[in-house]
Amino acid sequence: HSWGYGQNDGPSEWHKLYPVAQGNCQSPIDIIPAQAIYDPCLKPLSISYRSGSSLDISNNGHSVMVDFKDMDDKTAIYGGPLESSYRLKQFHFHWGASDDSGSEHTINGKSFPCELHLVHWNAKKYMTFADAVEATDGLAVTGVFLEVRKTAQAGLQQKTEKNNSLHFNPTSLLPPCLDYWTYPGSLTTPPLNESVTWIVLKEAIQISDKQMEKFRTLLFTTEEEERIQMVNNFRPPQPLKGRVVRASFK
Ligand SMILES: NS(O)(O)c1ccc(OCc2cn(-c3ccccc3)nn2)cc1
Ligand SMILES: [Zn+2]
Repeated sequence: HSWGYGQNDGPSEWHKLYPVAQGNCQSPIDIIPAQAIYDPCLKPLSISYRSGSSLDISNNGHSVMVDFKDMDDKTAIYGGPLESSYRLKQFHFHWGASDDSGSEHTINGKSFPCELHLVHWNAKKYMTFADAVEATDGLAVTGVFLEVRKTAQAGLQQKTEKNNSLHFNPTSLLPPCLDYWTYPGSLTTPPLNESVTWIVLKEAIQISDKQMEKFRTLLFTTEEEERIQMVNNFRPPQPLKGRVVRASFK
């Protein structure tokens, strides 16, 4: 890939190859709860990650990603701001070199050590994920903040322990409370398409410092290249450009 998170290929350079980087609906953003509009018409989120079996865990050069077989709607999200059900395609993470940064979205300027993205696509309306990536109502990404605690989160323990194909229930990565903020945005990595309905959960989940350290042992590089630790794979907040952030809760 020609883009990354380094000095010469990082977020400030992406606009050269992907002009939409300077568009009006870019993500992530800084969420200011006091300025979010409570919308009583927003439905509760319905997330049914039934026995959808995940494919494999992989390092795609930018993050660690768990792919899902997205042939059916066994693993889907609906309700909330969404007009239809969206099928889970993959989930991945963004994190920092230390616990004081790492998330993409921020709350009143505060970063979290890590942010989980559950990527869904509108399989009711589009034939493929690739088609959905090109459409403004094509994708829905759920963002979950991760905080580092001494106790391990069992579900994630299972994922980081067995770095091979596993049947994974991403529900164990969701907090008990599904209150969220939602706004129209984009992919936070190239190609940066403005095709994402963002659903950012208010409540964070906890992971252990051991699990956080595991993320930091990953590499951006391949075996042949000089090792570069995979850390700080996050894009900073982008201008809101007049967009309204709605809250599902008072
Ligand atoms: N960080 S994030 O959750 O905002 C996020 C989520 C999904 C992303 O997909 C990249 C992508 C894949 N494809 C694709 C195109 C054609 C065929 C197959 C795949 N296009 N863009 C990038 C960032
Ligand atoms: Zn992401």
